[in-house]
Amino acid sequence: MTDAVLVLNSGSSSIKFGLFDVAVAEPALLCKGLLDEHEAKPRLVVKGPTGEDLFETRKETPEAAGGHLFADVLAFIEDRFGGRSLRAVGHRIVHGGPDHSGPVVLTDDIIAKLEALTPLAPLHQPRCLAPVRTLAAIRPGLTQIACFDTAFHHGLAPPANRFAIPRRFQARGVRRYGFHGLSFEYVAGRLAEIAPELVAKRTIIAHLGNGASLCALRDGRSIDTTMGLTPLDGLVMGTRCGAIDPGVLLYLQQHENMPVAEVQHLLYHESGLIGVSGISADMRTLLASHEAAAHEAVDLFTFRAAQQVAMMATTLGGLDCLIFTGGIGEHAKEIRSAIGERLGWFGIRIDAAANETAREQISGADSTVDVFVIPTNEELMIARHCAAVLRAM
Ligand SMILES: Nc1ncnc2c1ncn2[C@@H]1O[C@H](COP(=O)(O)OP(=O)(O)O)[C@@H](O)[C@H]1O
Ligand SMILES: CC(=O)OP(=O)(O)O
Ligand SMILES: [Mg+2]
Repeated sequence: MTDAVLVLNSGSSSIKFGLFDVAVAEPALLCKGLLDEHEAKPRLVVKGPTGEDLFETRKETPEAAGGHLFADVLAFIEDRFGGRSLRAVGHRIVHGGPDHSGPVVLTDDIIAKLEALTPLAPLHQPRCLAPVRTLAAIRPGLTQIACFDTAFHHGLAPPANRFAIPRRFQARGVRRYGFHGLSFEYVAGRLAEIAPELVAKRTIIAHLGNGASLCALRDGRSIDTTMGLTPLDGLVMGTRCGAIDPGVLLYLQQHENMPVAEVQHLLYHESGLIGVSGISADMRTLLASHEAAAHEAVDLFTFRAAQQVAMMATTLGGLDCLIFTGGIGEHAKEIRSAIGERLGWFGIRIDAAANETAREQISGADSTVDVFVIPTNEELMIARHCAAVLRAM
């Protein structure tokens, strides 16, 4: 047996992982799982490529977990796929800053520079980088590769990458970066397989998950996106506010006497769907609720999503193709149809029966825009990048 890469997709609440065989042209999934160090009883769950249970372990307390779950993952891999050498670990790193337009092999110097970007993604960057440090400690010498959410948007040009503040700040890196790039890159690749004639057309991908953003694509490349310097901007999210009048932040500090750390917590953890509903950050819970506040939160979500689709369409000079992805985009038919209805003036028609089953194309024959549901796969995208980096090494 030959080469494998372990992929870690560290999100704000848990770590998803996948082990891929990269000796073949297209990385093949060997096993996948979930590593949750933040539960009361941290757990590791490993499943086969088609979801069958392979392994599960729990620690009694978070203190007992302290990095041991990673050692358990490595031990499981050794045990089960013994002859297959683990060539590298690939990480989803949310912020790559101005320096990275593609994946990079991590060194101490690069890790320190990425840690310094924490203020620009406080919800994600520490969670993405902690496993890098843990793995470096328990398996020194193991190649670790960073794949950035920002890299896909590296080509963003003025005016799309600018803020209207004094230009000296642009030179210091205060500009729009954009995120969810691994997801957008994967979905753009799937579109090229499903409907190659649409790749050259004006396309928007809506990644609607716990975090949410839109990407405007021309010829498969990002030319605009709704997130900016940080993953706070743009759409309403599970716990994040999305685009907001910057005067609100000044007001909170000056008149509510909130220190910066409290404002940061409010915007990243207490806003969005959870803030407006007061009930939940989870779209499933809100859609099932009969409370008026839940309805209002969902209404604001689709209102702002439709507005920003129109904004991205303006960047593109029109719209030919709209793709839904992410946990909400793939699974919440009510959200897709509400956004579609709000964009009815634009000629978008979502077919009710197709929307119900959500198998690829969901627009009606009378729609001026082709609308699709395409499941994302950030782990596979990371595995592909790692395979390319390893081939070049
Ligand atoms: N069947 C469903 N119906 C509605 N929403 C769903 C469904 N399945 C998942 N979701 C929503 O998807 C969101 C999580 O998306 P996901 O892309 O998995 O997030 P992340 O990777 O950012 O943690 C949650 O709001 C969840 O409620
Ligand atoms: C960048 C971002 O918002 O990521 P996630 O959706 O995983 O929170
Ligand atoms: Mg995600």
